[in-house]
Amino acid sequence: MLTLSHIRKDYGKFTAVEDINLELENGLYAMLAPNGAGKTTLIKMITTLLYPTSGEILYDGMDIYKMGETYRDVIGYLPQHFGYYKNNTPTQYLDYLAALKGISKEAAKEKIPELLELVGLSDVSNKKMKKFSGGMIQRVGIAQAMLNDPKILVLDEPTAGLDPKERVRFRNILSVLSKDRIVILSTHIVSDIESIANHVIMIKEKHLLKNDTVPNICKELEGKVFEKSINESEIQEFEQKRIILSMRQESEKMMVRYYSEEEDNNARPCTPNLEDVFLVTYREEK
Ligand SMILES: Nc1ncnc2c1ncn2[C@@H]1O[C@H](COP(=O)(O)OP(=O)(O)OP(=O)(O)O)[C@@H](O)[C@H]1O
Repeated sequence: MLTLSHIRKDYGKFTAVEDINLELENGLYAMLAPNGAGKTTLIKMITTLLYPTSGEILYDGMDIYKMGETYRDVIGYLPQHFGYYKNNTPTQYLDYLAALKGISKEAAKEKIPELLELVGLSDVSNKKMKKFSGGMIQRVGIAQAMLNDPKILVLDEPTAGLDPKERVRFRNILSVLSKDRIVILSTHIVSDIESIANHVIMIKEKHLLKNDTVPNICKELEGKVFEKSINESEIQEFEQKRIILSMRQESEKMMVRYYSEEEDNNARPCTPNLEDVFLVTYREEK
């Protein structure tokens, strides 16, 4: 189990996150918040790249900063931007990283084809990466983070720049990997995690706002999300008392999905989804 206890991080006089308390067990945890909320800061602390200003992070009861190599053996990390040599093939690149991570040649020889199979890159294992799509590169990134078969896999905004098909593929891989390890993923893209996250962690105003399952988080908006058809000219006035979540043109009118504390007999109640929660939660933020 990974435990974050009263974590705070200051950058000089600026506090990025404060009093974060979390207990993580096997499964997929999605850290969902707009850019700048502190996701990368938290991830860097979990991967020991940054020290908290105060508070502690424990893995199975041990302070991760005191565990040294032992902790690095249980963690796999895919940073937001990771470096690779374009002229390398995935096999060469993984071989090189395996050596850096102190994995024996024999073990790497066995492990690398397995990982490339897992991420669906077996058929291009000896092709240079310079011709790879963004999704293929990210899959090489997952493979490198999995080289040491980590008990904690951390991915910072791994789906940025992927096309819809690549996103689905990525989601499926993560779903499999989170069965027997802690997977922590940061994102500001709701659709990437709605169907696969066991838990959603939301940060707002430097604090932990929510850490719950998708259904529980969505329940909070029950009875407050509606759909209604209105004239385009009415939108401005409509918006003053409600939060518009989405709109689409339907014949001459606009079908508006919105959040409101008050019921409206002429509107159709909707089942709230995670996107609704995200938009309502971060409505003041750009
Ligand atoms: N080294 C630093 N020095 C000063 N301020 C920083 C530093 N790193 C991050 N910050 C600030 O801390 C806050 C949180 O940043 P962080 O990168 O953790 O957010 P994020 O949610 O990961 O956003 P993004 O997805 O854009 O990286 C931001 O306001 C950012 O400007």
